[in-house]
Amino acid sequence: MPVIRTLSKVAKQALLNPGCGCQPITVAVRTISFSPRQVTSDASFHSVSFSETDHPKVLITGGLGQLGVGLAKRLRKRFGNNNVILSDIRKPPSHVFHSGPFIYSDILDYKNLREIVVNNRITWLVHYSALLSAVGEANVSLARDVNITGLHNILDIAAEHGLRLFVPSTIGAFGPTSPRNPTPDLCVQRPRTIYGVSKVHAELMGEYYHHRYGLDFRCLRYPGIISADSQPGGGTTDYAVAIFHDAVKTGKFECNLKPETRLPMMYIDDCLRATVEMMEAPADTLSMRTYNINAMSFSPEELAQEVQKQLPDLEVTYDIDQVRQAIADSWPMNFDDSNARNDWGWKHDYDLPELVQTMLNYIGSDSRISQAN
Ligand SMILES: NC(=O)C1=CN([C@@H]2O[C@H](COP(=O)(O)OP(=O)(O)OC[C@H]3O[C@@H](n4cnc5c(N)ncnc54)[C@H](O)[C@@H]3O)[C@@H](O)[C@H]2O)C=CC1
Ligand SMILES: CC(=O)[C@H](N)C(=O)O
Repeated sequence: MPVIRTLSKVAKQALLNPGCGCQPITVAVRTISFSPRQVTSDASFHSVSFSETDHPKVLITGGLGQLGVGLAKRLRKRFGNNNVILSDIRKPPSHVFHSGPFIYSDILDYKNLREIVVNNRITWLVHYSALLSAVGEANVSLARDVNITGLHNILDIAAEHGLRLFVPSTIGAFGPTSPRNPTPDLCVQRPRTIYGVSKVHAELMGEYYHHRYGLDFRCLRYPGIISADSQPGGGTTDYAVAIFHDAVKTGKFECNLKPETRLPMMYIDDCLRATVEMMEAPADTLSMRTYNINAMSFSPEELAQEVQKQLPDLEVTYDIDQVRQAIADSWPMNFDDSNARNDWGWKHDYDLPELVQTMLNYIGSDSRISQAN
């Protein structure tokens, strides 16, 4: 019973030490390879540590959404094509299927997840599967399954196999009682969406597994992400992508948020670079395991004005979606990301003018190419 005795001693210490300086506890727990699903007998046998390999072997869940394909491209450039596996429950488009390894993975299927991790000797797991804020409100029970039960599977697999785990959180992890302008890393978090509740749960569970089992959990709270070559999956910030496509294609845009609704936003390149930087940051630079990151903050009115500098004929009208508006009104207006900047050197490249120029160049050239074909 020495393992159990050590474990209970460690647990007692962790509970008595409410501060975050839990490094010695982390080391002690990792040594005994205690697994949250009680797979204790051979846990150290199949645990693969990052230092065993030159490059991490990465699995991305929910990889066919707005962010996964871009992240895979970036990681493949860095670590080699075959070292990054995209997975999802949807059928990949042909260009994605032929650009590198793709595998079916439903995060609700624990055995299937474990098989993928073991067979491919995965060392890093980027967990992107989720239902976003607006679709989550439309299907609460599915959002609860995917965002909460799915996360439990991911945490247990990551802890059992010694993986480095990245789970994104969001500005949506805050609520109406949080300070909104700006919102710091540590403050009241009482979100009013199932999406936000599930993300606070993910932050807390990940940090708990870090302190309790030594899991190398890393989490960034993303703002609304804006991308030209991938579509958003049903969130409150989606208008800030749609405006560019509609402006180029029809010259008209109907916005579903009020003109003055201010939210933190970020161009996808900054978001994906932040993710890789956070994953590669030495553990001793991380004073926390969950950080806000930010780039810019604007309202639909301000975004429309910036687009109109390039496309003066753009007509913008407003038809408010009450569900999205209520969500946006409870979210941060500005995000304080000073801890990320101080601890591991986070710095964004794109402000509003560069964002607008880049999006219009990309979508404009894309639509010229499709017209020519
Ligand atoms: N896009 C954004 O503006 C932001 C995204 N995030 C977070 O980043 C992550 C990625 O976001 P997006 O790519 O925008 O999401 P998305 O909604 O575009 O894609 C999510 C993917 O998860 C997959 N999925 C759903 N159920 C699944 C299941 N049972 N098993 C496996 N996969 C499943 C879907 O098929 C989809 O491809 C999410 O966790 C999201 O919460 C956070 C803040 C902002
Ligand atoms: C900010 C997010 O998390 C996402 N884009 C959403 O609007 O739900």
